[in-house]
Amino acid sequence: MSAVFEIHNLAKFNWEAGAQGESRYLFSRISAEITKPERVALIGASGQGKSTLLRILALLDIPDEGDLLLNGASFKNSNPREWRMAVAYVAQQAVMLPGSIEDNLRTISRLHGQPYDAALGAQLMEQLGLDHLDLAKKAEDCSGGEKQRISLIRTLLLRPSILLLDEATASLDIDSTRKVEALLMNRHKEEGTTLIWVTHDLEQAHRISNRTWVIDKGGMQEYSSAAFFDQPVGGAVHS
Ligand SMILES: Nc1ncnc2c1ncn2[C@@H]1O[C@H](COP(=O)(O)OP(=O)(O)OP(=O)(O)O)[C@@H](O)[C@H]1O
Repeated sequence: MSAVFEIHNLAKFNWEAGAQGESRYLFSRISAEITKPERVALIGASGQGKSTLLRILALLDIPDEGDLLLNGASFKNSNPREWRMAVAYVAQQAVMLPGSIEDNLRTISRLHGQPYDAALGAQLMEQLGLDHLDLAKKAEDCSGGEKQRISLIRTLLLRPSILLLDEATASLDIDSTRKVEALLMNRHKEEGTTLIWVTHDLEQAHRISNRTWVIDKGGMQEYSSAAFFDQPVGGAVHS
């Protein structure tokens, strides 16, 4: 399941460039390489471009400079739909599609022309404490926290090799947060899923990651999480 993923000198222009001395770039010269299953915490102060970077990695936005390679193939020569099956993004604000919870769980498989794995769906619902929900319930009527977990499960059903998580537990209580963390750690261990996880919760970043990417002042630094959290550096930890 694991993929080799390369980020080469990625840059995004700042659409506010010029105003009040804003820099030309939101970020630039972002490089990193993932050659085996990893758990990456992506941290940094608000507005540094963490969500924008994740969206670019999933080809939901395009970089202005640089390249992305998945198993040696540039995004420029790749089919975005196939790319997003391997490099899947889970948005911070879960959007439910019209219909029932089950319709939502089946949607992504249907879009990607893949069979729906009902057994895995049921297992993930149970692991995230959602097995009490009636699958026929209208998805729109679910709570914010339920929607966030349903949207995560919807994406996990694709079995992506790289999972991009944008504050995946932001609307969850502690118990549900721990369930999501345990499930994702398990997917990493059992399926070799790489996690790239944006979080503002540094204790969570410490718990879930082996590498830490800090995005700050338009650039990105990489640390081993063990070293980073023993001796925090950079502005991000103070945000
Ligand atoms: N080309 C661009 N694409 C996206 N955002 C841009 C761009 N240029 C400037 N911006 C600004 O940069 C910020 C990027 O927001 P983004 O959500 O990516 O940051 P973030 O680090 O994830 O923030 P938060 O932690 O608050 O969610 C926004 O304020 C946006 O208006």
